Amino acid sequence: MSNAVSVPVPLSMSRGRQEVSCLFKIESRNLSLWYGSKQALKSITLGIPENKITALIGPSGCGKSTFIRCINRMNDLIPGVRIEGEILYDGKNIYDRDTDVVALRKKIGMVFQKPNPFPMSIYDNIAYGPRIHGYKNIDRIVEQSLRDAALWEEVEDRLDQPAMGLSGGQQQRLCIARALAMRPEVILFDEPCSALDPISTARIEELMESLRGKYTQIIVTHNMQQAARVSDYTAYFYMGEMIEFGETKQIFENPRERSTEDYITGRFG
Ligand SMILES: Nc1ncnc2c1ncn2[C@@H]1O[C@H](COP(=O)(O)OP(=O)(O)OP(=O)(O)O)[C@@H](O)[C@H]1O
Repeated sequence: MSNAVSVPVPLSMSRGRQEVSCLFKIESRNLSLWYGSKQALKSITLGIPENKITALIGPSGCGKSTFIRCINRMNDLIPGVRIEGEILYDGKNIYDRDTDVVALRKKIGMVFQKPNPFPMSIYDNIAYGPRIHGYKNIDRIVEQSLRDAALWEEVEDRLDQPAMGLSGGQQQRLCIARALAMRPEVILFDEPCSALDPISTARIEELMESLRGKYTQIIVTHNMQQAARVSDYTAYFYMGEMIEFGETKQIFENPRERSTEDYITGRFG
């Protein structure tokens, strides 16, 4: 059960303030991040609704990937990074000293721009994480994860074959299956379709749709049609700031901020 703060909560303290009735799985509060002297995130306050799909959009370099990498504390691995503010996960600040980062990352799966299967068999790609964490019934986990990622029927008779032999779209679904095998609560997608053709892209979008309601999904995308198609909520970032957040329909049909409108109508970015 989530301890996330209940309704109604102001989603953006600075601009685009609005009341939305939902639970937040994750909330950033005045989150700022610097790479050395360069500030990449400026006091981001944003609630990510539980078990919904939230899209992060905005021009290149506006901080979308940096923001999602704060959620699983991946930015900790980069020398010279400084972070201020908080990210609450189920109501607890993940930047508190007592946070168990390994346990946090187990709850948060991540899928990257370029599919990155391990150089091992299809089966072992999925089994790897569950084995390390001592999960039982590995065969069942492998089958269920591949089914949930809509890949089972394409690979069930070649589980012992190298994952690298799959097509790009299949590899990306394998990476999603690998994330699902860890039984996460949240899945971060960092431009998951940018290396894929339209048919593979459609399959990933269908897959996200099938996972809606079971996982909290966050997708960074440059493709505004994709954000409009798949997401329930959209946040628009510009130059390190979160300019506007709302239901996707509202953001695309009736943005409150001029800058959002300029971006979604293609006037810049
Ligand atoms: N490891 C890093 N070291 C230094 N600066 C970085 C690093 N990663 C990102 N930046 C800078 O931080 C800013 C935000 O980058 P980020 O990748 O988060 O933006 P983005 O919105 O995801 O961009 P894109 O859509 O092009 O992927 C950019 O100015 C970028 O150059």
